[in-house]
Amino acid sequence: MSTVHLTILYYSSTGTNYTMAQTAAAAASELGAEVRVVRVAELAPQEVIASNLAWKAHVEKATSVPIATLDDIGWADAVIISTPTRFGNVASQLKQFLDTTGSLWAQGKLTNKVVSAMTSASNLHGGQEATVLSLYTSMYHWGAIVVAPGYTDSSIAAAGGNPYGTSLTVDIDGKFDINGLEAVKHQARRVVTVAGALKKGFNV
Ligand SMILES: Cc1cc2nc3c(=O)[nH]c(=O)nc-3n(C[C@H](O)[C@H](O)[C@H](O)COP(=O)(O)O)c2cc1C
Repeated sequence: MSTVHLTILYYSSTGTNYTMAQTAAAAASELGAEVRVVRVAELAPQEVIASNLAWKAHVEKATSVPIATLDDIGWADAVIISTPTRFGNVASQLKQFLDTTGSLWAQGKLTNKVVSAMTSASNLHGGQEATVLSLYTSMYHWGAIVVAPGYTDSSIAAAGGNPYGTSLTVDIDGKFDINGLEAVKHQARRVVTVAGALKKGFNV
């Protein structure tokens, strides 16, 4: 079976989704996938970032992560997307990048990509499920194949039980239960396994 190309596309202000992306990457690599971890460009004004110490610190830490390009999406057999919840929805930075994929869409290059989404939020009922489902609306337009975790592993219930995609709840200091990362790993492995089977089936 040819190697699965997996792109992990994320946005993170204060590091939670960065950690989720890196955790997913490690789990996927262990299964033999070739993985790119890329962040979408920051769009917030410098003065807004500077006014939040945690945000500023994370921006400085993440400078070594490449900025996502359309090639990262075109190259991928599978894409895992991770975004913080913003007012019950996808972060605008991430959405802005998705809105640049129209040329790939027009060429049919998004068809049959395996996709899966993750999020984090401050509140258990603060829009975690809505954010993931909102992302999937765009994925259906891509012609992608959404691979949600469902309840295919006990780690999902332990992480809060979001069957649409792993979501972690962060406290005011940005901390979360690290056991939730087991659900991230499971989701990544499931994506690689399904993408591998489809790649073999499509003979590409
Ligand atoms: C503008 C803004 C809107 C937010 N909206 C929500 C929300 O609707 N529900 C919620 O529970 N948390 C909300 N949060 C908290 C973020 O989801 C939380 O800080 C984020 O998940 C942390 O992820 P990160 O560390 O990767 O940036 C919001 C934060 C900001 C700055």
